[in-house]
Amino acid sequence: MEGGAGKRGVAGTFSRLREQGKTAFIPFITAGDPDLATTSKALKILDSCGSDVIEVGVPYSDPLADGPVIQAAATRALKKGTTFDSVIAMLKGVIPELSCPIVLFTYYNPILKRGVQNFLAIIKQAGVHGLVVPDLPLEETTLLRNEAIMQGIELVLLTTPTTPIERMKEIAKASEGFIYLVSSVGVTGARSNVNLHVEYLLQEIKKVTDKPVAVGFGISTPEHVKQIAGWGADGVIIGSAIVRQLGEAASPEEGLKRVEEYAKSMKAAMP
Ligand SMILES: O=P(O)(O)OC[C@@H](O)[C@@H](O)c1c[nH]c2ccccc12
Repeated sequence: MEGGAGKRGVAGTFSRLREQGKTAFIPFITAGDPDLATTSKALKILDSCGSDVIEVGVPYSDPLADGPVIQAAATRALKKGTTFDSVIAMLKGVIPELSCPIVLFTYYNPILKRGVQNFLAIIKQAGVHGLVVPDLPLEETTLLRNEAIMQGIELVLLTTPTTPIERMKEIAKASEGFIYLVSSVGVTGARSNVNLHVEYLLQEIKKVTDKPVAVGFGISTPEHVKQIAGWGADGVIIGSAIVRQLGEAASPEEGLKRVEEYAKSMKAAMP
């Protein structure tokens, strides 16, 4: 296993996959649901099931962009007393044991509270490679982006089906690691079909950049994965469907078993 400094970052992982003709499998889990010890175990399981990047969500009390499954997970995690500091301590312990890079997912408020520079130094020190901030508009990313570049954190930006093309180009230019293409309007959570517009959006993004593009929101079945990979996406992000495995289980042990089985079935569908 590669440890710490020798590990590839997010963009580096995508270039390796591109050389191999593979699509990245990117699960998302909420830290602290049902508790941080279980999150740590889940990260090791997801890593050994072939995750290429893992997104770790910091639970937040007002998760605007999240649907019921991730909101409920965040509520459970907060009830357990999960804090940003405890998430960081957990990550510091487990990241050296993982072979894939970690992208931290947080709303902007915890960043503001600590100060941009300080926040980035803390996550860097914990071994985190990338960062996604869903409630930060492009206009306000400049400071965070410049500091992130300086500290070696890859700041991933999001574009959605309602983002005007010109703005999407700006986002593509400024995004590091990969570009997060949100597949549909609304909140996170499983949907029965993939928005067919994603095929067109992928083509539009690929006209202006050769940075990798990963698609997320509403992906839960092997069929979804195959369809999106077939349209040329470089990665698929799966959140609610994974979070649900932990949330619906009767015990943490059962949840981890379910995560493992589900992750293996999705990984097997990746081209
Ligand atoms: O849950 P879904 O539908 O599989 O979507 C991915 C997603 O969970 C993850 O990337 C995410 C969690 N919270 C978010 C908030 C905004 C954008 C994206 C996210």
